[in-house]
Amino acid sequence: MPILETRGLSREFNGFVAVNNVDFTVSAGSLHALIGPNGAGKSTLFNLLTRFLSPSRGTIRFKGEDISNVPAASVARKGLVRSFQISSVFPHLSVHENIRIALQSKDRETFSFWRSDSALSRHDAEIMALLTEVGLADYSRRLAVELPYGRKRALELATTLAMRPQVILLDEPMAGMGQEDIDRTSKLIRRVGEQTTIVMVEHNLSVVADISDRITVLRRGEVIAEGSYAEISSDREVQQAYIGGSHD
Ligand SMILES: Nc1ncnc2c1ncn2[C@@H]1O[C@H](COP(=O)(O)OP(=O)(O)OP(=O)(O)O)[C@@H](O)[C@H]1O
Repeated sequence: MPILETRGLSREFNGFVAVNNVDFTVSAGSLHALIGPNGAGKSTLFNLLTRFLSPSRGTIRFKGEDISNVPAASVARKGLVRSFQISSVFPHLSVHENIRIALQSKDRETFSFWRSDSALSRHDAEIMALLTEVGLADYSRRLAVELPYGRKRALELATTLAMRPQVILLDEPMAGMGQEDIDRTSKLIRRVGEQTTIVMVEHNLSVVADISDRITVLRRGEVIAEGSYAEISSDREVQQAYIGGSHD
């Protein structure tokens, strides 16, 4: 069964159809990329999936449940979580403290408990495991604001992983990164993807080619192709969409 599925999903803005009748299916355990030229509707589709936006028409199912009308916070609690772009990091707290707060907020510990001694150490092992997973074990005591850009994105991913999501939506994880950070982040996403389903919007096509299991191509709000990188890159319509930009 697909873990995430849309049927006939559409979103209009004052009569302009940004996402048009999209059937999008994500298999559990896959790393699924969503690509397309500027203005294709990728961000709008992402916002619909996480319920930041409401659909004009169509349905979204997560683990078989219709979430088309479920509030965004409940969608996240059900295990469909968005990372990157929406920053979940407190800049003037340490890396360690950021993860602790993410774990505590997931467990909905009360504020008075947050400050107790047992709360401060309760999550230590899990915090270290998460930091090790994203390559931040050596940065644990550093303030988030002091981290280099790529490491900050890794911290954002760790705060997302702290919620133990079943599906992570990554919005342009490589945006603004130099090649070194891109290589490290690609490896990190692939590693995280071994345990969690990932849906990723990404403009860097060599990253997409490198780490995706399946790719869906959008143009002007519609799905024009889907398949492996080899399949979609040899598709004429996809080639035209990229050569002609969004206005061909
Ligand atoms: N809130 C809004 N109000 C009006 N139009 C919108 C709104 N959000 C998006 N659009 C329009 O919908 C279309 C799709 O935008 P969207 O941001 O989803 O595309 P995208 O594929 O994510 O583009 P990019 O790659 O440039 O980020 C665009 O033409 C955009 O102008």
